Amino acid sequence: MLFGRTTLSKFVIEHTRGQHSDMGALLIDVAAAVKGISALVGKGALSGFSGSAATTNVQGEEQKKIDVLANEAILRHCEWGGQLAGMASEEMDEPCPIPESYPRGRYLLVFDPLDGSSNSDVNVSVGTIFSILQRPQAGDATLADFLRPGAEQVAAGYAIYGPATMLVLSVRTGTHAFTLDRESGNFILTHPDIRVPEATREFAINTSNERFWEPPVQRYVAECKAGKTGVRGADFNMRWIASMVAEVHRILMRGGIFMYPKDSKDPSKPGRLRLLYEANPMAMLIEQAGGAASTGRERILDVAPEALHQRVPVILGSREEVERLERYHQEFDAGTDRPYASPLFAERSLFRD
Ligand SMILES: O=P(O)(O)OC[C@H]1O[C@](O)(COP(=O)(O)O)[C@@H](O)[C@@H]1O
Ligand SMILES: [Mg+2]
Ligand SMILES: [Mg+2]
Repeated sequence: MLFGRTTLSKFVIEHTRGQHSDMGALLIDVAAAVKGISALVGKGALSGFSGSAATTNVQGEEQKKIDVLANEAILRHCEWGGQLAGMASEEMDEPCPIPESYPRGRYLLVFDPLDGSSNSDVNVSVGTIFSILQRPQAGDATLADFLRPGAEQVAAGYAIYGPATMLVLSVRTGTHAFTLDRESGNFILTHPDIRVPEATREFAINTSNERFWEPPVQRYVAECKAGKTGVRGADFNMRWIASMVAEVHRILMRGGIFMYPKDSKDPSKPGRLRLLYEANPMAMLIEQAGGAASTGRERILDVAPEALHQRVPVILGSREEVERLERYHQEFDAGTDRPYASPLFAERSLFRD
């Protein structure tokens, strides 16, 4: 029985009263766009939109047809309501102004329309990530308005298109998750006040990049893999879905740590993930749920952006593990770290008595 349960609309109107009352309507428009994307993604191969769009985005990445359609869905659902000063997205080189004929507001919407889109053709979970910033007054946003640290976000969220479609949201009053009831078309509050467990024995990282990582990350992962035989004295499990939304969702539901750290694969890129529309909103959701989010050397939400599509190292999830990784970075930078020794060659090992 769904009557009497809290819908997303009711929740956002109640939680944005006062200073941010006009943001509630914007979030309802974002949710409407998400429902459209969910329907499209849910059709799978039947949509006729699988495969490449034969174009690349500003970052030189191949765009999928579904990336372009998801981008359009968000622009068209959100541009007319009068709450926005501008929008920016992974799929657009420059910020997108609000069309002349529509009223302006003071909010800025920044988004990754389809995260993990390489998974869309193989029917694995993908998502949409968004962040809301504000300028002092209504008007047309400039690029500088978008380049604000994540600590200034007034709202952040993502939608995950998995077996169920869920929308996970923070308006700075905790992190809350809503599940789409496909019959009624409503997002229903199913996971209020999510808390990320402080400790975990599960990590997520793309280990094919291991040789490019910095020593603190190599040390951390080696210690996890050594399990009971190593300094951690406990076995760890590993996951990699190649969809940040799905990894963060698992961490919000049951704990864990997700890493896309700094690597030397392409020296022009300090990390894989984008600060404004991937790292910042996820960092806010994780912090609002009691977890931590760091570059390894500083809190993600304190990073001062210099460019719209700037990349950043990301380490987020259960607090104890994120803090351990920050400690390993500090020790490495200070030259006081203890290089990792493989248990295979330790004093008592497979190769020594
Ligand atoms: O190719 P890799 O190393 O597995 O990268 C996966 C990462 O790239 C991303 O897919 C990037 O997102 P986009 O699909 O929006 O470009 C993240 O979701 C994920 O964490
Ligand atoms: Mg992405
Ligand atoms: Mg994307």
